[in-house]
Amino acid sequence: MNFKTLEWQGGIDGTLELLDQRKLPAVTEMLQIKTIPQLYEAIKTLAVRGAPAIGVAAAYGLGLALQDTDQSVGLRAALAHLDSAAAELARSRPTAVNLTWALKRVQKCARVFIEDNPSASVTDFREDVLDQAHTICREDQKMCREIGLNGQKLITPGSAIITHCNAGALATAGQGTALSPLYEAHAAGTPFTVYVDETRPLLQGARLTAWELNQQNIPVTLICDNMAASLMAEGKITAVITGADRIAANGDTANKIGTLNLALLAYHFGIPFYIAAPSSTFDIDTPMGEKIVIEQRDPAEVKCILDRAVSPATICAYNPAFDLTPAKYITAMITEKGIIEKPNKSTIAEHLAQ
Ligand SMILES: CSC[C@@H](O)[C@@H](O)C(=O)COP(=O)(O)O
Repeated sequence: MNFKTLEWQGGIDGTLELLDQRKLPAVTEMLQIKTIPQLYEAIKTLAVRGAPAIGVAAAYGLGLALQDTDQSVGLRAALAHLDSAAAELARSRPTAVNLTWALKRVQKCARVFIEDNPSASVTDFREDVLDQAHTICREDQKMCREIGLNGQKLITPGSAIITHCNAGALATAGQGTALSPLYEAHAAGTPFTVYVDETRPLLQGARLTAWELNQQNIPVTLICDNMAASLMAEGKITAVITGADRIAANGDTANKIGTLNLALLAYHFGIPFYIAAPSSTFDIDTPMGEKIVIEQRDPAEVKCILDRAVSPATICAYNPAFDLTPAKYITAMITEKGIIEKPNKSTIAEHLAQ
């Protein structure tokens, strides 16, 4: 990739750098994040977004949380500080499970460190927390690559793919989930076409996926969200691939609002519909999709396009950020471990246990 979505700069007193996705594609600018309130705001306002990316950013956030800890407070007080930062970050966005998954993982490792090293210094503790964040970041990069290698076989010469929102490098620490098979197919010289939904209200498809693929010299055709049915009816689409924010134990999947439209259309036209996601996006503690909390965002986002009002100021608008696609409409899931055909409770449990 010729850009960085997020990167830790320096050692334990370092800074989290985030590519400010609110400004793309017009401006490419890195945000310097030093505090938990800054990171909370960056996640909430989608400066950093996409399920795996917000998980990695939150893990680094716990490294930041300890920077203003008085080094003489002791390990238990430092842990309490870390826990309160984790609770604050977890409140930033509710749907993507990777956020709480990453926070809980760092919190668990922090407890193990203190148990194993009761007389360690706070500086040692901070080193360990930062190491955990680096590990989560590296693992995400690896999982993205493996998703690409596993999914690449689904992109045959002449494939025409629709993708929704942005599940690429901008949404992860690596080369993305839904876009990763496309990167691998492109590198292998397989000819294919990509259509990207604009993804209202915040235009992640138009602003981010189109920008990202263009940066990597992959030709992309932008469509409005209401054009997919007509393209499919004309026989122009061979598959749909999207990412996921949370996958319930039975395979029901929460992803960007509009994903369900594509899944139902694909089902109607007999086109395969794939979800690409790392195992960190599976939430086996949530039995089915209807238990997933769907983030409701400010209605003003629907009433404006790029800060310009497109409706009367006084009308109501409805703005759920995600929808739920029932597992029965999902042909297969692509993970770093392989492919789950006909995802359901048992095929998913078996796959994740590998
Ligand atoms: C690899 S990213 C998967 C999902 O997080 C992605 O498809 C998505 O819905 C992102 O929504 P966003 O609101 O932009 O964070």
